[in-house]
Amino acid sequence: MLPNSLSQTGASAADFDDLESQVTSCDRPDKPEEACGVFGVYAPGEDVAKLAYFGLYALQHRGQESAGIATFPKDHPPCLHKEMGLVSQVFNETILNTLVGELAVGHTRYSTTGTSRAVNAQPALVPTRLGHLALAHNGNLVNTPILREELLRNHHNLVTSTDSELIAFAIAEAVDSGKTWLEAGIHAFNRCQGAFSLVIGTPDGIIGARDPNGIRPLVIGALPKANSSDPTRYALASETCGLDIIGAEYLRDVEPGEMVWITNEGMTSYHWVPQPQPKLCIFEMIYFARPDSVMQNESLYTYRMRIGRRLALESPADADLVIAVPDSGIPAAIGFSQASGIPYAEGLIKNRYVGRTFIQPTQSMREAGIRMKLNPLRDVLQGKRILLVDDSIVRGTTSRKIVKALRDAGATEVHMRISSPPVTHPCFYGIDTDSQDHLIAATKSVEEIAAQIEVDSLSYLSWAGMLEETRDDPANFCSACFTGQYPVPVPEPLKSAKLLLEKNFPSLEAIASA
Ligand SMILES: O=P(O)(O)OC[C@H]1O[C@H](OP(=O)(O)OP(=O)(O)O)[C@H](O)[C@@H]1O
Ligand SMILES: NC(=O)CC[C@H](N)C(=O)O
Repeated sequence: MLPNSLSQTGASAADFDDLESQVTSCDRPDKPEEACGVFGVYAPGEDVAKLAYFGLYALQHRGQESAGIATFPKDHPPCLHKEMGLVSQVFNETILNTLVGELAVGHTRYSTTGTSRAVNAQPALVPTRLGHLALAHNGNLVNTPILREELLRNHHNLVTSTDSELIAFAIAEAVDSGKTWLEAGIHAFNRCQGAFSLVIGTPDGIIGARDPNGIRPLVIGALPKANSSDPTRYALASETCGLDIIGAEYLRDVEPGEMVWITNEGMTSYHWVPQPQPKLCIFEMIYFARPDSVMQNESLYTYRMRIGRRLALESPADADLVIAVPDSGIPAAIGFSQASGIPYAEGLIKNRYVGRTFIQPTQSMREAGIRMKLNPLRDVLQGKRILLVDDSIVRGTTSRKIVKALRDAGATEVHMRISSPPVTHPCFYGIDTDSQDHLIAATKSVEEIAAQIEVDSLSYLSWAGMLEETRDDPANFCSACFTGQYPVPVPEPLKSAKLLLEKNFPSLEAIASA
């Protein structure tokens, strides 16, 4: 039996052999699409564990499998607690009180490389000649097997099957060869290919870093000051909602290819990549990130409303009510309603307490399917032509059940509008999308999907429309899930494990002009 929790002081998560999975784990067909959440805070004199707890609480939507916090007390070994479960399940007041220190690093995990087990929970704690480092990673490396082999050859005691631990050991190896934390960080990052937004705790300060493409987000905030003469204290978070919750002011993003070093002296910045090429994951904006988070200088609520308005102009329909698939479809549905003049109403009520639980539903509950999570409002829907808005269709399982539930509740017509283009390709950079053959739009035309999910009509937002509404250069985004154009080449065997179809997908130019 493997333990469900790891609490330790000054020791790495050894003893548990879990090296069975070296490529992306895709172990549950019903696994939702998420990405990990990372958080860091440097604030001597403050209760840093509690700040990290609240930061992670706000980032819970990014990963619901495990959570962990490491703290670094001055002149003492670090403290670490990590466990399977939600942030509120993993920590309580008693545990948080044991996590003392001047800085904290936290993580909420959604596994992409390495199975979903306590030993793979983060932060990864690794010893070095300069003391331990604790690393929290959002993203996914595409050169995991090579890096693992190199580190094993150098006799490192790898104890997990994650890619994240490899980054931690690569830094430790460089530190132990005589480099400083910053030199070691740069040396290690250059060995990594793929997506990494990192928060790394050390006895001397916190490192925040993003890969050369900045595929996953990472933001910097300043904690409120009691007196204006107090030094600025900094926090790092995957999204600005992780700053808001602790009252920190959003300053800016960590830039692609940038590393920040936060110590008692303040914050310094290093650009470790000569020519970074921004490629923020567009799906962060469409779906993953919380609508109250700010990306590209506006809240994602505003962006999603705007793409909803665009969708209404591109694909109008005759209907009596616009309703959303909650939660992530709501802003686009409101935008659709505003542009179309069709009234917006709530037609599906979401039970927000249905998360990833360890209690498996009974067979009859599983058959009831979507109603565990979404319940239709019969008196709103009865006799109405419904315009249903969602942000995405991935496998199509959710949509089909929702459409049936709406019809059972009395809807006379269901027209579905999706505020993103068809998802045709899997992600290799931190979202454990199913293999390509399970992506409904990879094998079926829009008409065939409409028939399968049993809607009266179905339209997706155009690729060009989506990118235009970001109001930035389209080249600055990774939209591989819609186009198959991967900004960081995906080597074998990762590629052939998930990219299973040889179908001729339209070229980027054809998609752009569609
Ligand atoms: O096509 P499928 O594979 O079934 O998945 C697509 C659905 O999953 C997501 O919602 P999620 O259940 O994560 O809820 P949320 O909108 O509240 O995040 C997304 O918003 C779609 O509704
Ligand atoms: N979704 C993520 O960012 C996952 C981080 C890392 N690849 C892991 O599996 O733990």
